[in-house]
Amino acid sequence: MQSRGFKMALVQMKMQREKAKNVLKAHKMISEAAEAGADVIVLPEAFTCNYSKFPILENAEPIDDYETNEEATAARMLSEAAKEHSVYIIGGSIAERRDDGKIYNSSPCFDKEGNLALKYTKCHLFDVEIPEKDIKIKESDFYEFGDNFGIFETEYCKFGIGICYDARFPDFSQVLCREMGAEFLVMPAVFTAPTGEMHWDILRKTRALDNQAFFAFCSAARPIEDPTLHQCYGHSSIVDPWGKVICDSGHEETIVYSDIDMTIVEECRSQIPCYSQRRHDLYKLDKVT
Ligand SMILES: NC(=O)CCC(=O)C(=O)O
Repeated sequence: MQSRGFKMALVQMKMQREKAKNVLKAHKMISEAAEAGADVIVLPEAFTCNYSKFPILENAEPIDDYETNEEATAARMLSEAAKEHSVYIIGGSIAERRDDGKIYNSSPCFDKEGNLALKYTKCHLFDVEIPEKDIKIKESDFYEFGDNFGIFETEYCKFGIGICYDARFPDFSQVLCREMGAEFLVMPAVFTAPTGEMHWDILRKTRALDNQAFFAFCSAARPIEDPTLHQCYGHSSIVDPWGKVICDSGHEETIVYSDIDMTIVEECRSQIPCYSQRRHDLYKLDKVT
């Protein structure tokens, strides 16, 4: 019988320039969350290296052969921590160097035995310029585009994984939920502080509501003392399928916990039956792959 209740922990860590320090801190915070009873632990986007060009290029590492490749320090730490504490880990994201020498923004997810159960690679890269907010980021200058969808299957539910900017694309989340069966969307993120101020709250509620699913953003913390590094919005949080924010961390370094009852998804979908009342005869999702 599938268990539908679990505790989720969102690790809102503050990153620094040195990868080794970030990996060590992530390990410490994962252990703390596991000792507090978390079953599923989530890390932020780019947790190994902050989110700006030079730390990413310096700190990229392989993921796939994490068991044998000396360089795969972050993925190996996640695998060992998942096994040690018997927890699921949605490993934020790591700057991944593949055999072709190119760098990808990839989220490795580990099961309770420490196996790499999913690697999702960010497919919407944040190439955005808003002069009034002093924002100019071209993520595709340093990352390649991914092209897979990420479903992480557990005994609690199917998690649909996205990374940060992916949250702005409604069809992406709908494919994960309606076509692939996700009931809980999890998006490691490092929104810029100004765009977070404008859109974080609207987006987290909208993606939960339009899919009648749980939605979690797991962000890094701020302020970051090194002015050359990315200052993100914070506010790691979970929204339930009714659109209610059930936890929100603020912006400081912390771990935020929530006890999740997945039966709320069935309850919401049966009481407001958008799933069954959809007019498939008039429109459909245009999923290419
Ligand atoms: N890391 C990102 O994808 C940033 C996304 C962001 O800030 C946004 O407003 O969207």
